[in-house]
Amino acid sequence: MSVPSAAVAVDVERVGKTYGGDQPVVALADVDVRFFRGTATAVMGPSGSGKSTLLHCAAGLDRPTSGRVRIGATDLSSLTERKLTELRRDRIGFVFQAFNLVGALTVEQNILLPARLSGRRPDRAWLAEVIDRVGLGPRLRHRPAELSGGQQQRVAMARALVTRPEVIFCDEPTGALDTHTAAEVLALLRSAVDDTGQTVVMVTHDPVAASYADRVLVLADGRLVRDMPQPGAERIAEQLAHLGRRPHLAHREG
Ligand SMILES: Nc1ncnc2c1ncn2[C@@H]1O[C@H](COP(=O)(O)OP(=O)(O)OP(=O)(O)O)[C@@H](O)[C@H]1O
Repeated sequence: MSVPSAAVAVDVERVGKTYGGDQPVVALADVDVRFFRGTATAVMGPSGSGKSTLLHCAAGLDRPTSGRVRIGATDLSSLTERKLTELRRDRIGFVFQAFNLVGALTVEQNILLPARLSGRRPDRAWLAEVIDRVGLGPRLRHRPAELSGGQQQRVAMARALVTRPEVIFCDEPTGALDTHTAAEVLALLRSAVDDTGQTVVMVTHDPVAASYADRVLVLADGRLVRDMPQPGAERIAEQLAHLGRRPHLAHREG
């Protein structure tokens, strides 16, 4: 099916990643996938199936061994390390399981860090909206250690949103949170997609978290084995359980 290129936020084209050493490990084998603008995609699969490797290659945190990744019209393989760092800072947002906030900075300083590093003046109206949306107004002068896990993840969300990145990559964003707090963070991600047209790519082990996405991809042994539009948590869990029992056959639903 041909898709207008403007609709594609991230194009992962036949990407392979082999980690070297005495016993090379093929972490990704010819993965072909396009992440569309204004949608949320969950990436799932058993431990060691290549989820984080795919996320890292797609986000320009790691370089593929073969194939090509494009963010918008930019081919990442053509960029020097410096340009790649700038691209990550200016065009991509990250939310990790461990929050990755700077302990010595206040909530507000953490949120503004990417804008500060890129030397851009933050859009104050947008900043106020983001802070309001994540509900951290009364905590702006606190340090991360004074916040709960859910609040820290909301700071990370605000930091990812404030530069209006083309894509927000999340690696187990709810992995360290209880069910209720996880639901709040997932609702925020969902509203970033629905209300501001952000593109979200989220690695998760949790079928409930994945059910917030518009589409669920499943990896096994470094290959894409399922591509499911809005499958719902039960169906996701069922498909994951299935993978343990059957040979992995590429399977696309539509
Ligand atoms: N730096 C590395 N050097 C060697 N092998 C690696 C390296 N990073 C990952 N691997 C291997 O690549 C494969 C895919 O790893 P990856 O972390 O992408 O899997 P994952 O699906 O994210 O796993 P998990 O759910 O456990 O986090 C695994 O076999 C892993 O051991």
